[in-house]
Amino acid sequence: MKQKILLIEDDTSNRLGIVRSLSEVGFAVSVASNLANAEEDVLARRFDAVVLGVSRAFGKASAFIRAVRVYDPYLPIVVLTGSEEIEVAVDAVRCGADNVLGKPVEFEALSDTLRTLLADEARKAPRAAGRNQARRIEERFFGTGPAARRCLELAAQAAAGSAPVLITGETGTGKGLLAKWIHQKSSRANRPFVALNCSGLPGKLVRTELFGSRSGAQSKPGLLAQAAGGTLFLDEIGDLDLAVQGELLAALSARPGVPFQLISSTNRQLDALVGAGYFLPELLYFVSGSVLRIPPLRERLRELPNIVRFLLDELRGPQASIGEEALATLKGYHWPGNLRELKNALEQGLIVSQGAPLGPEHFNWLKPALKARGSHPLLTMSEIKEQHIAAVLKRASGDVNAVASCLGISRATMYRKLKQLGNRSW
Ligand SMILES: Nc1ncnc2c1ncn2[C@@H]1O[C@H](COP(=O)(O)OP(=O)(O)OP(=O)(O)O)[C@@H](O)[C@H]1O
Repeated sequence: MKQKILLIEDDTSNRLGIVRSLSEVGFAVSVASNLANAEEDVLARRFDAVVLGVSRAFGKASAFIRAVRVYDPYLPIVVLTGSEEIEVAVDAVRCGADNVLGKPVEFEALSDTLRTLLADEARKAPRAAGRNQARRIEERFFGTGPAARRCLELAAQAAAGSAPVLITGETGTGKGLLAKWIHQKSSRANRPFVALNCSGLPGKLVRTELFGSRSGAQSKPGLLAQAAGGTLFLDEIGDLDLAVQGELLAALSARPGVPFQLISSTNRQLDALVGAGYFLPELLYFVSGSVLRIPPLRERLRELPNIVRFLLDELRGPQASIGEEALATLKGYHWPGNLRELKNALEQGLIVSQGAPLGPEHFNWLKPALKARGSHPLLTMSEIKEQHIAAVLKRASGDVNAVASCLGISRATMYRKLKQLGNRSW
């Protein structure tokens, strides 16, 4: 199979020359019209190497190389520079470029450089493994869109340090997977990753899980002790019983440094819970060393095709394919269950299609939801809450006290909600 090269070059004559010469020596060359498009393609791992033409203004190109390196440390990147200034070449290498060649480019030198980089075993093996393991770990979470990439950058920074991390996002967006990713990227990777789902368990049990028990001869170390040197992941921390929150806070602040990285996740608005008195403000402050928000799938529809291809690859390997029409169908849906729901939908589609490429007909069962969306838009929980508060406000002619007591929330929370809703006339 031909090796795939992505060329990003503004200068038309250079571009044509490079495409022709590389194609003649057996490479499959694609041209990207701009860096933003190129980034999405590169992050989706569609190419074996990148050739990037840069001018004096190296800023955007350096951001591009840095972003790619977070995902794919071993992708061969060759920079072509027209600048005489040595700083451009030094900067390019510092950002992570493998080679820098001068313009006008000598085609033979370029193809030799690419061949050498592509044959380099030290990068070939991790890239091949990357398609399986590292890829599963690294790429899966974030897709290729700007918000998702920002989230990954912050996650990489969090992994490099030890400050507490709070991951927010709707159900099924991949918060748990991101927490594992941070652990695996960190220097704590070979130490324990200890997770506790705080929802569903009664306070007493959560307490025993966290702090252990010492009843008679049977003593069991708690998760705080088990996580030493590694990561403690508290899933759905917003559901933690108030009394246990206090004990956790006391345990965490008892010593100068916490001996593990604390990662918490929530699909709830913790500041609203604080306002309503259900969450300790000091604990919120403690757990939010850095806050990573994973956007819901409906905010990432542009990158949905990349996510779908990735999930299909994960589910069935590269032979699973999907047509444009089916992708359009999937883009039309609201995905309240996010990636979890999308993955389930694809799994179901694959069963129905029995090996044929996925078409819109394999997602027929999504249609009622799509139709429903046409007549009555499917709303998010916060949109429903917003509409409900607005309706009650209207009925109570704007009497905030009456509305707060009707909704069963405090006046402070009510005022904060009003602020969030903005200055609308009710
Ligand atoms: N980026 C991803 N790549 C592949 N699969 C994903 C991704 N994100 C989520 N999933 C799928 O969705 C499932 C849910 O992910 P995860 O449990 O991490 O989400 P969550 O946000 O923690 O959900 P919840 O809030 O319901 O606990 C995973 O088991 C996986 O199947």
